[in-house]
Amino acid sequence: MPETLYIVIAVVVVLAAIIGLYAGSKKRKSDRFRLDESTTPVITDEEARAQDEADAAVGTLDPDVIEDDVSVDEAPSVPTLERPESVPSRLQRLRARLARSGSMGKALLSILSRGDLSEDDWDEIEETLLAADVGLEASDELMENLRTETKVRGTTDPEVVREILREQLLALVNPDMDRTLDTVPGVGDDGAHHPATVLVVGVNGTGKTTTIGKLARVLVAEDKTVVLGAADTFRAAAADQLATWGERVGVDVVRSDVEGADPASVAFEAVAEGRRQEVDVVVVDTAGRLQNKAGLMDELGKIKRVMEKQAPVREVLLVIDATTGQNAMSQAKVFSEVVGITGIVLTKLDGTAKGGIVINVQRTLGVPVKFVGLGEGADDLAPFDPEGFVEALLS
Ligand SMILES: Nc1nc2c(ncn2[C@@H]2O[C@H](COP(=O)(O)OP(=O)(O)OP(=O)(O)O)[C@@H](O)[C@H]2O)c(=O)[nH]1
Repeated sequence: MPETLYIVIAVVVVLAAIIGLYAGSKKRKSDRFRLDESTTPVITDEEARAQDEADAAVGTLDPDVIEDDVSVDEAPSVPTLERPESVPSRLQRLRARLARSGSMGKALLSILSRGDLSEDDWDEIEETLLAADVGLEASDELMENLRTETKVRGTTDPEVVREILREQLLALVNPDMDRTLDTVPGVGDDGAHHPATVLVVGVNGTGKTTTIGKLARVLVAEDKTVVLGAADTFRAAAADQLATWGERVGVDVVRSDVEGADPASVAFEAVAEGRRQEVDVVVVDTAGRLQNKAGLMDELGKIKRVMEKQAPVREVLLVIDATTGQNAMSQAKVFSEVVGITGIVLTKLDGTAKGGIVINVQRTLGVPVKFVGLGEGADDLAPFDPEGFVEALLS
């Protein structure tokens, strides 16, 4: 009888020790990374064990980079989720704002309608194009084509002139470029779920974090599931900002609680979380301070390499502030040299008459503008549509 009692006591002690160790390891994990969850997770023991196994497998990929695991914080109470505006409706609504950025189109129309243009008129056309940031090369090409077309058709009929200008501007904006954002998840060679991953880069202040919040809303409006990664660990508030965006639409945000934490680790954990949750898309924010090209290359290169250990990076979006003109163009060149850009997001197009930068940046980088930011409102981001843009310029 006493032996049985000893055995029972021994089993209880061993069980208590195991539970204590498990709880301790969970706490250590949460010291470093945090998953801001927007909904209350219900995880069974079996799922938790499977997750731990998956974590362990992922952790073996690169022990030098992965310093710890993601853990799930106590979930906040379920907020009232917002339903983001549908994509077609936002395009309709933002058209008027797009038109404001297009005073160039109207100015060109009025000069071209004078008919029988003098060299002074052509100089005026050139000045208008350059002032709208179309860029020298594209301006020359447009003027050449306009000269030929207006001569061939030999008319000052406003409708015909408008049509000529519409055709020529559209050709420059290039409607044939593929502007879709790759958001279709896949399956890796090992049979694991691979979310479509999107890395967002750009100089601070261009609107990266805001754009990622808005982009999450575009994706949610299209019924995609999303995880965000707050790898801008340079500015502490950026992670809070992203968490607020995520909470509003039910999107989880992976972040670090350690100030100045390794951004690559956060990016890695975000994709790992996207794999675990089997979401469609993971979008990762970065700091992108332009201290120098080598530093930027190191940081972004490392983030991208580390993300790719989990799933291929499908899109690298460069965020550019449309109001910053030539400065924006030189930033764009540096970023495209250090990391392969697949698309451009032009922000603050509502606050500028320099809509011509769309043409300039696409030609310089050979990469399409995929989204435009047209205001500070939560749904003021729209997929870029060349026809709609040119119509807005001329309306
Ligand atoms: N008018 C207007 N403002 C915008 C747009 N996009 C972003 N902004 C504003 O630009 C400011 C900077 O945006 P952030 O998202 O904090 O910029 P960031 O690039 O993430 O900056 P860092 O985190 O410092 O790297 C904010 O006040 C945004 O509201 C836009 O399309 N139109």
